[in-house]
Amino acid sequence: MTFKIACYGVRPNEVAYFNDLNKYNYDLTLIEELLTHDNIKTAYNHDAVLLRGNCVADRENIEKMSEHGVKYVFTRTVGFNHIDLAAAKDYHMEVARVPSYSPNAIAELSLTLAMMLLRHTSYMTMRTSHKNFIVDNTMFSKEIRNCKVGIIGTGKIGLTEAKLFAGLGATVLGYDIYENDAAKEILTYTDLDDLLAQSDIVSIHVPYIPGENDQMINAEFISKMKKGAILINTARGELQDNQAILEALKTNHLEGFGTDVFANEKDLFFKQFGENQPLPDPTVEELISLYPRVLVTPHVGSNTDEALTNMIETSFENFHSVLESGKTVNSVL
Ligand SMILES: O=C(O)CC[C@@H](O)C(=O)O
Repeated sequence: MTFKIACYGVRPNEVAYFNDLNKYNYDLTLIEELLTHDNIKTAYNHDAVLLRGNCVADRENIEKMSEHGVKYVFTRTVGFNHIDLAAAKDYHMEVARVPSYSPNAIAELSLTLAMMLLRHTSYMTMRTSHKNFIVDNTMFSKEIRNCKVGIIGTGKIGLTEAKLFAGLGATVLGYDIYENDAAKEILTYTDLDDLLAQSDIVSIHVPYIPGENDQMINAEFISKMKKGAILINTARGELQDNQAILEALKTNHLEGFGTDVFANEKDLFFKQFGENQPLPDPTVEELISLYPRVLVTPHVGSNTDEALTNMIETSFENFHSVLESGKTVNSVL
């Protein structure tokens, strides 16, 4: 009997990847929507679900899935903060994830946002798209080789970004509670305060650990940053205090902010709001109004050819190994 997997958050550009990489011939139901309370019935009578970030796998959904035959709640993402692990354990569900995939996918997005803000690219192209070709003071820029870039979190993604920036000639600083030798070849480790004080660009690459680093990018953190610096977060929205970032932009302590993430982003991302329709979060609304000093992408760091391939292949291997041997090395329970 074929193993039935309901896959959620499958963008149209991902369908061919799912089908082409399906070497174990799973019976795949590809669902474009993320898993929510409203569409939970779509999971019923599958053996497994394969989730993405922002899917809702809380106790309510886990209980319902368990009652309707689902035994495996796997995610094709690194982060698994959308899965209630205690509930999964109570209902004897297996939980596994994809511990890493193409780090370049995220690192390149961070670099792109940073370079766009440094060179004021959105500001300039916004004006020229309105037939305004005047060159003003805002269009002046430092070269990246004259900048210091501070990478917070020097794991695979942070290290890849450090290499990209180093390749462009920037001086790269790093901070991590676990320093690693590969990073030492590319960047100079400092303590966090030094990194913040010296860096023209600060880029965040740490996992979100609830109860430990919630809103670590707060008013105090930002006050330690160099005046006129650029802040980039492509990790998790829960790491940032939006109000503090907004204040710092208004007072010009921060020059620019680029983010691929917001806390509670599922109320916002992947939806189209009307021009005059208020966003669910007024602080986010104000931040967005500061475009082009604020650049927001809708959590697309992993939406690249290489990353998608890695995420789907590893997920399929996770299922294969759990079916063959009862376990997978990528289990999170
Ligand atoms: O599901 C996504 O779109 C991205 C998830 C990504 O942040 C991850 O944790 O791997």
